[in-house]
Amino acid sequence: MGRERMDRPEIDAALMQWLLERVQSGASPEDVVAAMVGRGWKEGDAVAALESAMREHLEAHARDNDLPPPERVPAPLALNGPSVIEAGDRRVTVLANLLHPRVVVFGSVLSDAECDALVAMGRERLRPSSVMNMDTGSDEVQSGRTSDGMFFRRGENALCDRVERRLAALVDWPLENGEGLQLLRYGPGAEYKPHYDYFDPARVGASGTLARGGQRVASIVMYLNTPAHGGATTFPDARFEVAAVKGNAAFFTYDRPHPMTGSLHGGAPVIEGEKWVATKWLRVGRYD
Ligand SMILES: O=C(O)CCC(=O)C(=O)O
Ligand SMILES: [Fe+2]
Repeated sequence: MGRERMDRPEIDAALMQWLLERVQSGASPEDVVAAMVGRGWKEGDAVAALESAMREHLEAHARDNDLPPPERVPAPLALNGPSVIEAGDRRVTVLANLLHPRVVVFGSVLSDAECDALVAMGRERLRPSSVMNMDTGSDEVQSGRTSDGMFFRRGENALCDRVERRLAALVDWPLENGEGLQLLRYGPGAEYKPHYDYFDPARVGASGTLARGGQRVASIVMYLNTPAHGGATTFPDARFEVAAVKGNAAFFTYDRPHPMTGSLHGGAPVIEGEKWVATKWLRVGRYD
């Protein structure tokens, strides 16, 4: 770094290169920060410098590899953070926290009564679930998705509004960037084969929905019942699955529409009983 103590550190090219070399040679962020602190940096400044170097590196990597640039995503939680989050009107617990893919499993997002009420309000409106055809933009029933579903409009009723406000507080993302809740029912054997929730920007059919709020950057799958057997939400790239437990939720983010996010996921077949979920998708911008 060639620099001794300083009050207002600046990141010059030499420092940037040193930081990237350290990280690329396998040093952990903690090691790099410790080395900087050993050279007279304040810890907070060292963390900020490292973050900035990493961001620049990721952007350059995206440019060089013809990848879409990363978007801002909801980021509610550092590793080894609080176990309980005050989410507006409810205390939600943190059950698991995975960095890649970025998945947080929340406990007790909804009360049992709220789960039951969402099911009761939506069940008469269920239709076979569809998948968007990204070439045409139209919704089609497909064999990879054998649930029934319906959409509530955002703020359609007091319960939707309450849940939406809670989720916005939980993951710290504007209420206005959320799509309306989607209710899904999987009967025995029904599943949703692994897929990505983002829209493929290269396909013309995605342009209509992308014009409305931009890309999806996060999903919150809330379990409204506990299936007797099966029905987990799977993340095949991580060989990880989230068990469907009433009131809990799987939250995952994807900072760009690319498989490198590891956000491939699916609803595994229900072996016994039914599975009900409510899914909330979050857009990068305001969704009207
Ligand atoms: O049912 C699940 O576990 C996953 C649902 C899902 O992936 C979706 O609604 O996009
Ligand atoms: Fe999905």
